Amino acid sequence: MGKQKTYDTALKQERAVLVGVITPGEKPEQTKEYLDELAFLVDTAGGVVEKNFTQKMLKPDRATFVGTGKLEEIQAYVKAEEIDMVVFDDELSPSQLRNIERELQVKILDRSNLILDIFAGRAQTAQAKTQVELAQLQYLLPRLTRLWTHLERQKGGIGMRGPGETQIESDRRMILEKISLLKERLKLIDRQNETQRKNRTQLIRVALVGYTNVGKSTIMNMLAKSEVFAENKLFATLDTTVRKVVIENVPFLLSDTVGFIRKLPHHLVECFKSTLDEVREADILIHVVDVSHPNFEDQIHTVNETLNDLGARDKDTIMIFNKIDAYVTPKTDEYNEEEIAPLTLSDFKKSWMAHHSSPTIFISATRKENIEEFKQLLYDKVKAIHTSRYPYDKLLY
Ligand SMILES: Nc1nc2c(ncn2[C@@H]2O[C@H](COP(=O)(O)OP(=O)(O)OP(=O)(O)O)[C@@H](O)[C@H]2O)c(=O)[nH]1
Ligand SMILES: [Mg+2]
Repeated sequence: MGKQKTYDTALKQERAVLVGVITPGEKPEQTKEYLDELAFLVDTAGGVVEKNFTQKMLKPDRATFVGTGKLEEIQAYVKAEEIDMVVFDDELSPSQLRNIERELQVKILDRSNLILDIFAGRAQTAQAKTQVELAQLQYLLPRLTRLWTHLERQKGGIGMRGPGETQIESDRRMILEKISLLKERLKLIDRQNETQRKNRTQLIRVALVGYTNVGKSTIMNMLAKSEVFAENKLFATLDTTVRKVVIENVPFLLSDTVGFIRKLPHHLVECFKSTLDEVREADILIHVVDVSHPNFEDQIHTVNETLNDLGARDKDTIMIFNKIDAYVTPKTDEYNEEEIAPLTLSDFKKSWMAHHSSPTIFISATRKENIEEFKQLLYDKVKAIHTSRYPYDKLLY
């Protein structure tokens, strides 16, 4: 991915290997992108990836995700290279996790708890902290039986009743109690936020949406002249920020929110629904795309799916293709026999415009390219909505 690396050098970096399954019809460059993204997640969490393991399969194995042969190969490598953790590119079921842990005898993470871990480290507000903790406990609950394997190891498989079982039962009860407590707390926070939103003036609401790391916060900072945290890591933003922005004489509210990602853990989406209220209640969406990312078309798809889940797919949307300064024309498809002409940015632009009706602008937020056109477009949209909603309100113009 060629991303710069910023590690916390005070800590010893944990060394990881990645495991992915290649399903039929998946192109090699897609597989590479998926694992690159997983590596970027590991990097964001503070680890370093030593090796990728992949296996071609119809679908992940129900018991062990990959085949037993592949698992042995991984085990040999983990042992020889003293690897700290093995990260799987999908959510593992409780039984998969148990089986794999027994085989590999090393820390196992899956895509979901890796993302949850990053979120936990990022959460700032009470709302985000509560949401992440809730998602983590819900993830943990069906996997509590993992404790058995530790007990099994310690006790050599004998004496499984008694303290072990009680321990799990009381742990489960504690977690369930905590879950309902967190849900109550979230409800309260939601109610407070709702009142806050209702008390806001009748300004038009615009929300920045998009895949993680595409430049949403950078654009927010540019438009609102604010200082929202932006960096080259995944999920720099977790909490929604709302700012009042004025373009020419038209004020509106702009919100910056959590980025989306492929295979976002189900619990997490549920728990973050209220954070995404700003998106659901927005009048206009600005869908930001990182056009310099090799997989940006997949990312657009993921974002649209997530918007669909939120019931926000049919909103007035402006498409912003950001990072045009970093766009590199892809090489002729090296994995394919057929020759495909390299796609320049202007080729892509033409074909996109021919097939899509949403207003679209290609910009560079960091180099300030085409920003005036973008602002003009936004201004026109906001003004149009404002005039139709408040026909007699001359105050603002
Ligand atoms: N080359 C280039 N980099 C950019 C541009 N816009 C933003 N970036 C960089 O992209 C990285 C991510 O930017 P953010 O604004 O944090 O992205 P985000 O969409 O808010 O990311 P999350 O909050 O993590 O979902 C940062 O390192 C930015 O400096 C651009 O136009 N060109
Ligand atoms: Mg951000």
